[in-house]
Amino acid sequence: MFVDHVKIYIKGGDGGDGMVAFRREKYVPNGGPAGGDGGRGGNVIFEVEEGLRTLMDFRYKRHFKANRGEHGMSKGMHGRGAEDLIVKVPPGTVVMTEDGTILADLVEHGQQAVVAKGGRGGRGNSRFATPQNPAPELSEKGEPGQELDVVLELKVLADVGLVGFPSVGKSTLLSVVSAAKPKIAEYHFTTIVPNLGMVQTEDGRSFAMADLPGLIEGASEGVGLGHQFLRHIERTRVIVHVVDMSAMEGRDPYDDYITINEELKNYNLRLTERPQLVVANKMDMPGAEENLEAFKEKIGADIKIFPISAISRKGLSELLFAIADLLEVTGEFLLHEVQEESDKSVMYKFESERDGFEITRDDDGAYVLSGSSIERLFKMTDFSREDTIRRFARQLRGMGVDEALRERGAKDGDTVRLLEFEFEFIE
Ligand SMILES: Nc1nc2c(ncn2[C@@H]2O[C@H](COP(=O)(O)OP(=O)(O)OP(=O)(O)O)[C@@H](O)[C@H]2O)c(=O)[nH]1
Repeated sequence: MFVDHVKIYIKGGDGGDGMVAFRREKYVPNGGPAGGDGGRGGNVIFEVEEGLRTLMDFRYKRHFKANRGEHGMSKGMHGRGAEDLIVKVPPGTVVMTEDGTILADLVEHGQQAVVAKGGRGGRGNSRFATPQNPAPELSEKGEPGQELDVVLELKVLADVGLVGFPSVGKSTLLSVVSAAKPKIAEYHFTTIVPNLGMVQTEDGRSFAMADLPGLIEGASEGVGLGHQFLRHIERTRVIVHVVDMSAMEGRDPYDDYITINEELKNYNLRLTERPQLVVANKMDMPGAEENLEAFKEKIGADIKIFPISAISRKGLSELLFAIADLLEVTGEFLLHEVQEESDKSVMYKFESERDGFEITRDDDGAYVLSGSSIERLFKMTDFSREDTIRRFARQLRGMGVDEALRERGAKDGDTVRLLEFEFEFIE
């Protein structure tokens, strides 16, 4: 099995900031608080799109950020939440963290997983009014959206398998039509390694094509390495049969064609039902035209042949269009087999970690606070206002930060750092 593999960065939208505002006139606090809440940031959601076959698009676009929520407004108006960002992925995509934890295993058309949550909106000052403080100059900034690097992995059945005698030009063809070479994994045989390429047609369709090294006569009886190769052909949806029209070294294209088809049939009768396209390669060689005519006569008029020259890149777009068309009408019979094999249950989990905090020391003796909850709190605090700063201090105390600092030996006047912020410790 082949694995297409790509690393991307995703970020949920930040929440909109809450607003500090007062009824009636500005700067007259006794009018009562009227600042609205910020809207929620958009989530980044992965969704299965059955028309997609590869992760090719992610090679060009690797950053996905959802929009932030609108800020809260005066007169108690809340900011609007941002729309979710939907990222389409092909069926069979596994979303993982960099250390391999599975966040989502996306199989069926339309299946969705929220992988980076948007932040909630910050609360406006109307939410902080109390009898003691009826006109607070206090609001929250929006919660930052979750951000993370994720690895997308797609177990690819090659959509297309190239067959043909050795040296007919299979690897040349693959190399001129394919853009990206995915990593090949979980391959059980070290002696032969199939080449896999991602192909994109001019009209934007894409598929995975495998070149399976030379099929030799007798392969179906286990001669040479053919057997291993035939197992892979079984897992492709369409077979592209490459025939060498130069007829060098006394070879006859029609005999070659018959021999290969016999081998496929002997290995597994089902392979004869697999849709097959016939490609006449090396049409740039002297004599190729005549050989093609003779070939056409023997093979019969109802089999369509695509004459190409892989080396001089002739006839390739017609061929790729025809392959893409054929794939569209060919069923997904193989995907099911593969899913059974990889019997992982289809679940996703992504818990935002609400951890504690950590205290370390910098070289200059300053105490450094870190941890996602505390950093989140910091980012939601508007440090231009007294009330919010006081609230931040209260929250830290509530989390046990003061006590922990004291235990670590912090004294009056010591420096405490949190992200880019520095403050003085007061006992
Ligand atoms: N003239 C001409 N030569 C070609 C063309 N395509 C491939 N060749 C040559 O044919 C030879 C064999 O090509 P490969 O692509 O290695 O053939 P293959 O089918 O992958 O061979 P195996 O790996 O042995 O199965 C190379 O020397 C290529 O340069 C073509 O369109 N025209």
